[in-house]
Amino acid sequence: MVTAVAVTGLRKSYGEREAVRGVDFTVEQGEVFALLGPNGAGKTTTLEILEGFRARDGGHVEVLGHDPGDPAHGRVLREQIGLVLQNMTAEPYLTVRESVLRHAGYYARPRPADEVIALVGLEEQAGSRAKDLSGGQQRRLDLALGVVGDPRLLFLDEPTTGFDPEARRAAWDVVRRLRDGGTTIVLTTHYMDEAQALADSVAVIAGGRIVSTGTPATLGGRDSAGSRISFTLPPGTEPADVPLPLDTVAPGRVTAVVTEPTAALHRLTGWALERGTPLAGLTVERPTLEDVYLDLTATRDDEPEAAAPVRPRRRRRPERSRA
Ligand SMILES: Nc1ncnc2c1ncn2[C@@H]1O[C@H](COP(=O)(O)OP(=O)(O)OP(=O)(O)O)[C@@H](O)[C@H]1O
Repeated sequence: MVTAVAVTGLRKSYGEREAVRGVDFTVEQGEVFALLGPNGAGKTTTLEILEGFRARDGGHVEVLGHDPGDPAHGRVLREQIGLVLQNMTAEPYLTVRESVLRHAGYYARPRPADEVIALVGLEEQAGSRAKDLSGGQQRRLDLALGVVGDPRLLFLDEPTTGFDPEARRAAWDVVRRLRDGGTTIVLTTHYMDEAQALADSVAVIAGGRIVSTGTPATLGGRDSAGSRISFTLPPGTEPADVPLPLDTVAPGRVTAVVTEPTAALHRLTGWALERGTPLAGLTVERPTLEDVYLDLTATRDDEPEAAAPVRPRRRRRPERSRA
């Protein structure tokens, strides 16, 4: 595998505040990598350093073989990366096609404008001014501007915040098509279903430190975590009658966490059938990515950052010079 992004010991402070405190991760070429974390965890700061818009205080960063902190590499790198930042806005009085064409002019080898407009599903709005688009359509235009340069590496900062469910699925399809076409994608998101649906690998950042890395299926030991069997206690039955060690007993409903769900269910359903009592509301669940994420990012006493107020901030599209 070829590494697209390598980060080791990355540090960044704003005055006294340590926003990023020794972060390590790698992104392999061709994968979708999701950086997850609560508000103020250090995601945007990390992304901005990778994009070359913010200087780091320490550590080593390599993006497509270049140091984004070295101005000599900046121009080469900007030709090869695409950005979809939070709160981007296209020129309000330009049409979709005009915006895409103008942006294409910043790159040496852009994709054809109509292909990009079709990719993001804005064919019908190609002649509409940006100011007349809906919020979701404007975000699709942001995505079009991010990919028109045919980037090898695409940064997506919360790409579907504010989308309706249908628009989110459409955006996910676009991301998958880009990945299938060979683009490496680094995204941040607060939606765990988005990370589950899109990411090949994930890193969770909390209080400026990476607290876990893995795939959506394995993060935080998710694949080896116990299964939760829950059901309503049959009438006339006591918790002690149930042939499983119960973890919680709520009024009427009981739960057992087991490592061998097949054997446990066999014992439980055999017991119920023998007694002729159905197990109402029987469910078997594995921890979701969201369960694992919430465990990993639960406020820790040693992280004053986690309790600090987060200053609202808008990320603007950086100025670009023509190639
Ligand atoms: N320009 C800045 N000046 C001072 N403090 C900053 C600046 N940018 C970020 N911070 C602080 O650094 C910490 C990390 O912020 P960052 O924006 O990187 O987090 P984030 O994970 O992207 O959060 P969110 O999910 O809310 O976008 C926060 O405490 C934030 O208040």
